[in-house]
Amino acid sequence: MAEYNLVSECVGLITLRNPPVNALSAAVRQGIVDTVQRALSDPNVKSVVICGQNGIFCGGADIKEFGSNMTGPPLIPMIHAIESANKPVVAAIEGSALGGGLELALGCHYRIAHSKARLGLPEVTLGLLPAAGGSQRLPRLIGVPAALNLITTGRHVTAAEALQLGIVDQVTDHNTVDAAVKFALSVAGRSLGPRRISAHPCPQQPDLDALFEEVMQKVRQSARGAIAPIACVQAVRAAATLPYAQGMERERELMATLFTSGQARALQYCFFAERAVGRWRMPSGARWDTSKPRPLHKAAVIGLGIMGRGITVALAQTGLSVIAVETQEKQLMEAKQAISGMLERGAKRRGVAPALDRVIYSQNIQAVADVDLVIEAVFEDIALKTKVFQQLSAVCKPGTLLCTNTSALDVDQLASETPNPELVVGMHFFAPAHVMKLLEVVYGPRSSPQAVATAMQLGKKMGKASVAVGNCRGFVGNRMLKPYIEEAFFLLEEGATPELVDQALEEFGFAMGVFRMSDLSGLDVGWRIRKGDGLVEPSTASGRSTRIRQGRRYSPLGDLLCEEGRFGQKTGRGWYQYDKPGSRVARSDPWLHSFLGAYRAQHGLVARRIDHQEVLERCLYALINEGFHILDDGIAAGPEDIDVIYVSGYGWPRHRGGPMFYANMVGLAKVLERLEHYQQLHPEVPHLQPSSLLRRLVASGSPPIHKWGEAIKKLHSQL
Ligand SMILES: CCC/C=C/C(=O)SCCNC(=O)CCNC(=O)[C@H](O)C(C)(C)COP(=O)([O-])OP(=O)([O-])OC[C@H]1O[C@@H](n2cnc3c(N)ncnc32)[C@H](O)[C@@H]1OP(=O)([O-])[O-]
Repeated sequence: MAEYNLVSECVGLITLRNPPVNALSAAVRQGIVDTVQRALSDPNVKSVVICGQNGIFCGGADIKEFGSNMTGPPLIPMIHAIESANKPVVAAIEGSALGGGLELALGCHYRIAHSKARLGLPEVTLGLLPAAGGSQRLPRLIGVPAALNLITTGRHVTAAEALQLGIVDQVTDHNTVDAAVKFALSVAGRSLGPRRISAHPCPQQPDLDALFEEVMQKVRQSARGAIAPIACVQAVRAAATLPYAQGMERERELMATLFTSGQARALQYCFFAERAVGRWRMPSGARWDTSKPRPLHKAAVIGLGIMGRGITVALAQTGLSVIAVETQEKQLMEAKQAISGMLERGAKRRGVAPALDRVIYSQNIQAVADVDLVIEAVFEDIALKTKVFQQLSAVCKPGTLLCTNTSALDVDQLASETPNPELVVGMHFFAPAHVMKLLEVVYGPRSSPQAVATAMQLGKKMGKASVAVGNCRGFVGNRMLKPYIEEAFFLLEEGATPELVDQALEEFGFAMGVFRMSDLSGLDVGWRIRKGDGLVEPSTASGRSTRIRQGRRYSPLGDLLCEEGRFGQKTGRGWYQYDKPGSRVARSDPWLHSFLGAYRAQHGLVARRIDHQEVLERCLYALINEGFHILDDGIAAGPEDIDVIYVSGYGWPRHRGGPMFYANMVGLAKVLERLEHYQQLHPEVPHLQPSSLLRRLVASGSPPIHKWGEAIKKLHSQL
């Protein structure tokens, strides 16, 4: 797990070998301890170089080991032994040096990095802190403000930035190990005292208290209840104010609290879930590893509204040539300007040239004749989309993949309107499409595995968390959102206010409560869908019967607001009021409170006191319950798929792992009991009726989430 070679006659070269990222497993740590010992005791060895195999230095501690009993030599004494060595030790950093990997490099006396390497202490993103001395050494090396920034955000820096910050001593474009060996030879015999970072004092910082107070305030605000970023600030504060040994003790104490926390488990689950969704599979048996994506060179986007523009930018930024089609001339000109602006701003941020000439604009759908893939992003109207698909089928070369960007329409129905339904998949982007991380790739029963593989690979290239899901109303994300929003409406009828509901959800960790989110996305969107479903009725009626529609409880509150022209932020009024249309700061609206009072009076409803616990249980358990239905229907392949969708696209707090992970943490029996309780109180609300999968899982002993897959399969096979 760590290979030892003598090179250039007097340099001990230690190579970490643990594919794919040379994580510091027990065997690797043992290998390092043994090989360092060997190098130091060999009188022929004048200096030592540590590198990693396959172009990657080290991806940090082995996260898989965290859930089990840790064995093997601990990291901290291993790194101390390197730092206190009497021969220079040089880290040769290629690829990544992350977490424990960078902490190992900080224990070395020198660091040489390849220009393409990335370095960072991302432990905070896993609910931890850099507890192998990283929180104590980095501030000593680069100063408190820069260390706070890196440690509390977990961001990765480029080799160039690492050089500028003083994390590395040299950057090379050539063979890093050769450069490190040469460097190691040049420093052999030099005094190592000044190179031992733990012996440095932390660079002086004026107004240390004010700095920490300011950072702590910012971190608390952005952490949304996550505890690791706060512990990271406390650990760096210890580095700035205490001698090294005491700082290490504080680092250890803080880590002890984090290591066993539910938040760390949730965040580490998210890390693996994001990778697991790439290993997609379809009910037909088609899978990621047996389905080959088609090569893509040229793509097209049809319809350049808000979504089409974002999709065009996302495609161009992956390096594809894009034909952007919009039939209305004025709209096309506006879109061209907007897309160019987005590409220029994106390029500036990333320090590259804007890909303006990758996009060709056209008013004519014939221009897409030779593309490999089309993403249709016209208005959400099945008749219009069908017409576009028929035109595309006539125009495009054989084999072109036809993707529809839709959030609600039936992908199978569209596919059935084309001569080659196997080439059709849904790509549900989220606005703004070039920014939002989530992509639902929607397959129908006839979508070919190759079409799904191609869309999934394209999503990955666009930097998106791409999740393959089956076709159903709302797919996964919006289908689960429906009962969540409906419960929020019912709570208003029963006595809650938008402020109370939103506060409960935001304290839980959501980026935005349900009502602030609805105001942002526009209340008219849901109104249009409900009208289409025949649910909207004249507002004059009153009494219980008007609140039962299509055989189930219905709240017309959202419709009534829309009738008043209150569409949310864009009209300056919605569930809240705003200074002007388009303004973002939501303020409580006395009009809304008297409107709710009048509504309750009209319908004979008596307001009661509703607490945060009830808000969370009703909104979240209704959403989770729908998640179980989705798993039972085979629309999502596993709980990870649902959780990645909710964490990446719906503002679910990452430190709570996603709705299904949360249900697992709360306890399936408890979720079932609370759903049964609320269902008894509200028998006319079908989404509170516990899913049969949830019941079956509880009956089979509530297996842990990583075993649900097996349980679902077994339960299905018993049917
Ligand atoms: C005292 C403790 C203090 C220290 C704490 C730490 O160090 S905490 C750690 C701090 N370090 C981090 O947070 C770094 C986490 N890692 C990364 O950010 C990225 O993996 C990368 C940038 C290293 C490579 O990106 P890329 O796109 O080239 O590749 P990819 O991302 O697709 O991964 C490939 C495979 O490797 C797997 N795997 C990866 N890392 C680890 C690990 N540490 N462990 C175990 N496994 C790991 C990953 O699951 C996947 O497995 P699969 O699905 O194929 O079975």
